[in-house]
Amino acid sequence: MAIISVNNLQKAYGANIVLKGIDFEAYAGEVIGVIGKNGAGKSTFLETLMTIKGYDAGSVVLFNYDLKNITANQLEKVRKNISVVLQPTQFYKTLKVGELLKLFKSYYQSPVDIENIIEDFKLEPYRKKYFDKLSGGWKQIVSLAIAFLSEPKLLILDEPTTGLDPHMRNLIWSYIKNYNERTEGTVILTTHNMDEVEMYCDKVMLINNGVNEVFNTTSDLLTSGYKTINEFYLKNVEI
Ligand SMILES: Nc1ncnc2c1ncn2[C@@H]1O[C@H](COP(=O)(O)OP(=O)(O)OP(=O)(O)O)[C@@H](O)[C@H]1O
Repeated sequence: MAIISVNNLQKAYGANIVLKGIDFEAYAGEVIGVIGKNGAGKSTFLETLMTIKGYDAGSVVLFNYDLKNITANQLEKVRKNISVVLQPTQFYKTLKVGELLKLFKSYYQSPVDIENIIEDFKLEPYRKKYFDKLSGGWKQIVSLAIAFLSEPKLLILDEPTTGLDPHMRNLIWSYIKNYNERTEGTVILTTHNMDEVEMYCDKVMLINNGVNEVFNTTSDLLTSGYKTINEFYLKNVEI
């Protein structure tokens, strides 16, 4: 059974029609990369799944609840299953990294041991530093560490590895894959890095001209004549 089912999703900002009919499904345990050029509508789509952005037409069903007819209680239930990392991570100005992790552990009532998270994400040197003073990459890492604290059924990540050096990218992907295999959690993310899609994603959705022009498994795309996902992208998306 699909945990997400989206049909003919449409969304405009004023006269700018961004999503013109997206069809999408996600099942437990899948890692899905959402790709497309700058301004294609990837973040808009993800924010709809995060239940933080409204839409104009179509249907979005999350964990069997249709967002159009959902009660406040049901929405709270749905949100409990979702953890998100947004692109701008300029929150939490006055808290230190260790304090932030404790705060979210208690907020999520998480069984995860903070010391393990600190070790896994190499955060020991930053435990006593203010979040606000960290570099962009380390802010990203701390935001991801927080997202994993809730052990969500669905993790939605907007460009999780942008701005990270190769070791940190590798570390984040190891953690995502480990979480995915260990808990059968579903991961949906946007990225402009096609190598990552090829290496780590089970499926790819290409948003182009407001629709999901392609929604297929990575392996099908690679056996259909494209040598790499990068080649697939370059051949299917105009500048
Ligand atoms: N809150 C908003 N109000 C008005 N227009 C918006 C808003 N958010 C996004 N847009 C517009 O919607 C379009 C899609 O933006 P979106 O951020 O979803 O694209 P994206 O594919 O995530 O882009 P990128 O790869 O550059 O991050 C763009 O034209 C953008 O300017």
